Amino acid sequence: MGSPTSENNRSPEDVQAVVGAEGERALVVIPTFNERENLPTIVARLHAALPGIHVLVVDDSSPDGTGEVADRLAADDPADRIHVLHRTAKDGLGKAYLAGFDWGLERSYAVIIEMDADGSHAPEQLHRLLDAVNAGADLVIGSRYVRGGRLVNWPRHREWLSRGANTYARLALGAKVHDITAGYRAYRRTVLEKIELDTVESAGYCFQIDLAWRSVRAGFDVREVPITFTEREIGESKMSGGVMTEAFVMVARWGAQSRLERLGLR
Ligand SMILES: Nc1nc2c(ncn2[C@@H]2O[C@H](COP(=O)(O)OP(=O)(O)O[C@H]3O[C@H](CO)[C@@H](O)[C@H](O)[C@@H]3O)[C@@H](O)[C@H]2O)c(=O)[nH]1
Repeated sequence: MGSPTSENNRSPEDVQAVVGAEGERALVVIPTFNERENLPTIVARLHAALPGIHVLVVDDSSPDGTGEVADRLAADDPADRIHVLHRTAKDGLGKAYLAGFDWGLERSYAVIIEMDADGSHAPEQLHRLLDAVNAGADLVIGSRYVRGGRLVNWPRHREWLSRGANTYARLALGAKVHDITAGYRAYRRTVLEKIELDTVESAGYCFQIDLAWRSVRAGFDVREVPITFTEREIGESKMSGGVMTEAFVMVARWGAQSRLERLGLR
């Protein structure tokens, strides 16, 4: 996948480890909507795995009080590693991430990570993603669908939907990513600076496809590492029909645009 274009070639210094062994210089953005019971556990697991990592919770005024839980976690952390962004209303996963990325880019983080709050993404496997970044990757996707990747307790209909969405995206876009909808990722800040986040329109889970596709097209080194995705035990998925329709329509549009470009018609 993505051998870097000359424009994205890095100098030898840049290829050195960008994240410290305990997660220093990396920020994990965790979007939350009604994750009150899950949040303390995921943050504790993260800091047990990588004590130097910073966390930004992006909460969309969750009715269950997740925002207040996040504020308490931040206030109780003597090392000041936990931060909270409060947004006024539920506005979709993509918009929450965009707000979190802006926050992280304004600060000195070298790598910005996406992770769900519900325990689907194991913090204990985050080092796999960070190792790949330190080895030179620009975007690392924690993948369920490469050799070694696993699904645990995910309902069969979700697995089919996810596999179907990935097949559809691969065919429509021609991108050689096996798990382009995955939500466990690590971006070098240079990727997020370059892929024109101000033009992103996708609001729901198709945001994941959008950003991976932009990264591939920009010539970045996109890699997948295997992860185990475990179905949440507490709370509910926010997947909806609207989220699926958005993904279907937008992927078709990007695929058509890309074909026109290849034919020189755009
Ligand atoms: N702030 C905010 N957070 C949100 C919103 N919608 C969802 N979230 C948060 O985003 C995370 C993922 O949402 P889930 O609803 O738990 O996702 P899922 O159905 O398990 O979907 C998983 O699979 C998708 C398809 O592969 C992935 O695209 C997605 O990232 C995730 O890994 C959770 O932390 C959830 O609270 C929103 O509108 N606003």
